Amino acid sequence: MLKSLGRIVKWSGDRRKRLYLGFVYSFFHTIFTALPIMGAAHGLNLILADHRGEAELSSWWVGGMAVFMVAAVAGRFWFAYLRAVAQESVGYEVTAEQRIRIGGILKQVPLGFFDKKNAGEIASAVTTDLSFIEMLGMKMIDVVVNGYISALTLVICLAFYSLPVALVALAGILLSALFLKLLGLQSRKNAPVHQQAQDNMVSAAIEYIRGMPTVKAFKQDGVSREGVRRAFQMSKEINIKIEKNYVPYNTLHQFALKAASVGIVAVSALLAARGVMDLPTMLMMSIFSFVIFGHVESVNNAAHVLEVIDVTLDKLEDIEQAEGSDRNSRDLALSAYDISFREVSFAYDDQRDVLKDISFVIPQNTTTAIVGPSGSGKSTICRLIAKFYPADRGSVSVGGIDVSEIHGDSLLQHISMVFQKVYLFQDTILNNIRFGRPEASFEEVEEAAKKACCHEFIMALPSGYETVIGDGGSTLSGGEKQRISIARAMLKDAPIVILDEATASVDPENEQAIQQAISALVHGKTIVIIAHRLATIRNADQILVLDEGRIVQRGKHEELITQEGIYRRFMAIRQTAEGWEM
Ligand SMILES: Nc1ncnc2c1ncn2[C@@H]1O[C@H](COP(=O)(O)OP(=O)(O)OP(=O)(O)O)[C@@H](O)[C@H]1O
Repeated sequence: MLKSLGRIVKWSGDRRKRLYLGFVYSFFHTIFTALPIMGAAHGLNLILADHRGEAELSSWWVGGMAVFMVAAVAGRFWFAYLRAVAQESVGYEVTAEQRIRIGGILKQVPLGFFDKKNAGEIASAVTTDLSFIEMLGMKMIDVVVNGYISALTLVICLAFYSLPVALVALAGILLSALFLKLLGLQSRKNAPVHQQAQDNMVSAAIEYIRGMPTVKAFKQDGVSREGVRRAFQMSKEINIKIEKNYVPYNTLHQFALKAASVGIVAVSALLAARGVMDLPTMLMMSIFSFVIFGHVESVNNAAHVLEVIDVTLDKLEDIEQAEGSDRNSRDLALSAYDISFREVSFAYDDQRDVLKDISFVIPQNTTTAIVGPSGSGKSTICRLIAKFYPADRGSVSVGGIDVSEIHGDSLLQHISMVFQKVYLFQDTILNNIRFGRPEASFEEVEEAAKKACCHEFIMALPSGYETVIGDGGSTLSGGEKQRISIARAMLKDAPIVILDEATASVDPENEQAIQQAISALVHGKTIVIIAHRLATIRNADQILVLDEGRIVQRGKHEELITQEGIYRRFMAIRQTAEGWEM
């Protein structure tokens, strides 16, 4: 528990001074809680003495006592207020910064990071997990640290009146702390399981929502709902099991404190019966027995929460320590745009190389078509050019500079990418195209849209360029989305264009429009194109034929078509598909 508290304090960074200040306020808050009780006991003592005729109480004394009581109560609230101001907002402030920091880190990490972690894990880290620390981190500091400061301060106050009573109180606190330790050990085992169940639930929910169109198309909602239902059921069962595990330790913790309360009253009564303690002090001790453990009683919940916070902090640290792909890179302005792969090998995981010892050069302002069977590594080559993943061996360079030396943002300024699977943001069409160059004027956006053959269909939409596209761009057809993404790339006007030529989901009319848009986009650029269309392949300056991660043929169409091999077979299939004659 102490370790977890230490981590929360460390997590607070520069704001930890406010936490320490809060501890001081908490100490004074307790003193001011104890003062009215001690004042009342003192007053009662004097009143009794007055009754016995041993002393005489003046009205000045009564007035002074009243002022003292009011001041003590006011002081208590004042220090409670100061503590809350110092400590409580720290969690919100730190999490706000951390969310932004993690956003920046996620932008820097190679895409492989997202392959290794599932979406639910990352989503819950930046949403529910951080919210958990945001809401409960400071509460735990208050409950545990301030709780113990309060209890120990009151024990010291008791010690001024009676050492045996103070020792009983201390024994209660120590015994309850021992049971809390056992509860903490139990929580340490349970917290990762609880966290995993939470991640699984988020992943299952994301998967369910993402897969909804496919589920509906195949009428399989029963099957997909089953996954979510199982994750929810599992989470419920784990939570119930965890709660049951805690019951014995919770009970023992509460028992130790209640027994100590009874012990304080009993020892005080015994001392009073023997004449060692006066009656007002005994009454004061009885009142203390109610308030002394008030704060530490709720620490049992904290033991579990702190273990979950510990696991959550591990997860966040894991993300924060993810190695960015731009570690040794600089902002570099490229002056040439040729691309070269030198003996490049790459694997997504440790299992198998997806690219094997690949070398090629794409001269500036030429078009290179990459062809090959599905899974041969075409998209992977494009991802390595854009530095989405680092090469495992060999080097990838652009303009003669190894991409590992170029900062990702710098490199991508020079590259436009048009993917087969287009992602459009849930925003206006204008902003979706402007994503290519945020500072572009409306006229420039319109011009790019015209060149990309999307102006007409955009104007036919109810709000034109201001039309908000649904989640993931779902209100547009596949071809329209593709053309918007081409307009985006066109607006960016980068010297290198990486293009995944989509044909499958597009009707002939749309395809013609897309081809027209692509021709406008690629004019005078260095083009890498994952090619499917015969016309594109035939017109390419260079064709790379890929098979199982190796370049098996390379050259121009006229040379390759005369050679026996994959290319010829591939072309024959494409010709049949497009209805061409040899
Ligand atoms: N993120 C990933 N994690 C693990 N393996 C991957 C990942 N992406 C691709 N692969 C694997 O790498 C190999 C090459 O994939 P790649 O997408 O480069 O092929 P491709 O030639 O572009 O295929 P297609 O024409 O079907 O798009 C495939 O076996 C694929 O399963």
